[in-house]
Amino acid sequence: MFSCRSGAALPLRGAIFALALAGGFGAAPLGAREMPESGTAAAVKKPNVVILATGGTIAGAGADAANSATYTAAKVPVDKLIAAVPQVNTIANVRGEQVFQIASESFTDAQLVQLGKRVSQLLKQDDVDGVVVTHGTDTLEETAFFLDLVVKSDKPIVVVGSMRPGTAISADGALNLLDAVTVAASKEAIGQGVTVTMNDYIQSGRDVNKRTNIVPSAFYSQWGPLGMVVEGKTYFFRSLTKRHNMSSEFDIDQIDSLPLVGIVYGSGNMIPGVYDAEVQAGAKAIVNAGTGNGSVPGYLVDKLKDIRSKGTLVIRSSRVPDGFVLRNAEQPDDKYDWVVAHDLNPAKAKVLAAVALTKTTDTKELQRIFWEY
Ligand SMILES: NC(=O)CC[C@H](N)C(=O)O
Repeated sequence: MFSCRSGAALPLRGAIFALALAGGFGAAPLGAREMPESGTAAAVKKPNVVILATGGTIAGAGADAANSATYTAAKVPVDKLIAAVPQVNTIANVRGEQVFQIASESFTDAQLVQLGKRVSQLLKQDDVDGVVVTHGTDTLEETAFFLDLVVKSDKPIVVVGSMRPGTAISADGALNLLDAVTVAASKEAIGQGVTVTMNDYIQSGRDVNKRTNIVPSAFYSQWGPLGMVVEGKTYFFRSLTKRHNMSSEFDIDQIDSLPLVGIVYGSGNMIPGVYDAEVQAGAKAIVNAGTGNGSVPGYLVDKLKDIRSKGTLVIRSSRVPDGFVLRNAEQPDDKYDWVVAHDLNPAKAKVLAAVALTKTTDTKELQRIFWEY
């Protein structure tokens, strides 16, 4: 019943693109911010925003307007996405670049690094005031956190996706994209870290995660959204206190690849050999997505101690969506030289571990990094 295929898997006729634009993005009346009417140069100067498109459902197309879940992701090119939301032009001077055209589950570390470098390069330019990344929603939370950690800029970076393709009734991509450009063009977003605009909310890219797979209200942060976009205006109510962007010790300009980090999902009756397979495949760290408080079953403790003693890092996270894992709760992390992921979910812990491992393998340092970011 639920099938969303990548662009490569199912080519669609050109007519579908037209449907995507006519029936999806272009159709809804959108509240764009009114520009000042004064003729002074200062009053009409709009910020310059670059949209980097990577694919996902926001660039998806289905065969019928009733298809909200069965459609093909990553089909509509960036220029058509922009043309379908002309309201963005009242907010900013907008141009697009097609970086990838893929479903986000197909992102690898190579794509993360390439995207990070492009965002960094653009934001160093005086003629770029903000960047929007259009992205599939499956791994949007990883990319947003990665950019938050490694791009050394205070300028707004907004990652945006949609839950319905532009061809669907009540498609959400147009408003999400308009909101993304609004945030990327806003002074209020400067220094706030990477943000995600979905379903009217401005979420922190560090905190946000996808909680349901089928409705527009899919994105959630356990610490709450940072704000909202309403009718083309940004309203921030909170700030991210964790280190990010300019206060980060990581810099994409110094990163060309990421070390391999694996995740093992906790459950009853686990298979110990899975950890060996990850190590043999080259994992430098394993995020243990444990049950409850990041628990490790008694029959696996020796396995994880053994892995650690041979050099692979063990990071305790939890499969429970909210809350956080404390050191030495459930397991003696000090004694075993394990690290805890604090409030980061396993996917985000994997991103931070990979970035941190580009600088250090010292577990005290890694734990500091997990407290601070
Ligand atoms: N809503 C979506 O964007 C999901 C489509 C696809 N799985 C992706 O992540 O790109």
